[in-house]
Amino acid sequence: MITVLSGGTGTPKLLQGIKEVVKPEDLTIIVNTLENNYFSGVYVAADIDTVMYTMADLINDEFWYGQKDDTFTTHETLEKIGYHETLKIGDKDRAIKIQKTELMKKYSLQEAIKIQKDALKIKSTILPMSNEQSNVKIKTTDAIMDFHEFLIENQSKPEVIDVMYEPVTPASGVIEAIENSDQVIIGPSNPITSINPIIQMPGVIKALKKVHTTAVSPFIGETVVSGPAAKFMKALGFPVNPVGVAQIYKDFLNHYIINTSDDKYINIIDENITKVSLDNIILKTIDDKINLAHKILL
Ligand SMILES: C[C@H](OP(=O)(O)OP(=O)(O)OC[C@H]1O[C@@H](n2cnc3c(=O)[nH]c(N)nc32)[C@H](O)[C@@H]1O)C(=O)O
Ligand SMILES: O=c1nc2n(C[C@H](O)[C@H](O)[C@H](O)CO)c3cc(O)ccc3cc-2c(=O)[nH]1
Ligand SMILES: [Mg+2]
Repeated sequence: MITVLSGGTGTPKLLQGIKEVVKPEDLTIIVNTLENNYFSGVYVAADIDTVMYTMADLINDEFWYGQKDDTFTTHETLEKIGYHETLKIGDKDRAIKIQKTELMKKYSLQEAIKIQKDALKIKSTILPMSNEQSNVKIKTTDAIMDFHEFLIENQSKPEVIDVMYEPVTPASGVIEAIENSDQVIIGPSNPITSINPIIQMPGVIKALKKVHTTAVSPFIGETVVSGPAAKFMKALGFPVNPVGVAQIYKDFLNHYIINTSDDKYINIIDENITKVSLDNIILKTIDDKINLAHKILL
């Protein structure tokens, strides 16, 4: 069993390679839920839906959210009648979200996800990190705002002082999935708001220490390929580069993969991490993704 820890965007790119190398039924993906909330009357589990669509080959891989070839008739109509949607939700995507909203009136988040991923004929296991509601709050110089307000309305521009969220407990099966894995892969998602909240849940580090773990850096040098991770790392006092990411994972990480161009960091990465390797971690083509998957998998 291979277990992958995922947020949005970065890890799903790697998942497109991993799913070509690992039998789908031998794959478990544990997904961040701290962006989950109701938007326009539907429950949006953004990172979950991105992973589901990626595993079902439905993902819009220009934006890494929503379904490819979707239409936006409802979104445009809402705008016309004076209802502005923060999250631009496509019509096919909205159908999945409406169904999830209804399912969650009867089932837990993880049960609702299982019903939906089975219907999408996804053989891999997809687990939310937790069934409990909690959201990342971004403290900027003059406000405390939701993640989406920071990311979309403010285009990640404000200076970040702190990143906070109410701790949550693991969904059932999360700890066992990690403990029973031959390998746990930490994808190149945002270390602060996507991966660390999974790791910090009770029992997760203890479980990670029992298995072989591999992580891929989301940084190339001092910049991230996308998103506000660098600002968050700086706000929390971590070095804003691959070395800072290693500091977050150092209690359990066995193998760390950084970009070929980042060889200068090799000797300053925490010595607890037994193996640091250089590779192409810029995941543009499916070959990039499959090649990296082969390098990661034992
Ligand atoms: C908005 C989102 O950013 P954020 O929510 O901060 O982070 P995610 O966990 O959703 O993932 C973005 C994360 O992934 C890294 N990334 C993206 N593409 C690549 C890649 O080709 N290689 C690689 N090593 N890392 C990648 C990126 O640096 C971010 O930190 C968002 O960015 O959409
Ligand atoms: O930055 C955006 N992110 C959008 N997201 C993605 C999400 O809010 C985050 O940007 C990603 O999860 C990255 O963390 C959506 C996710 C969905 O599941 C459905 C619709 C959207 C729409 C947007 C959007 O309009 N802009
Ligand atoms: Mg994200």
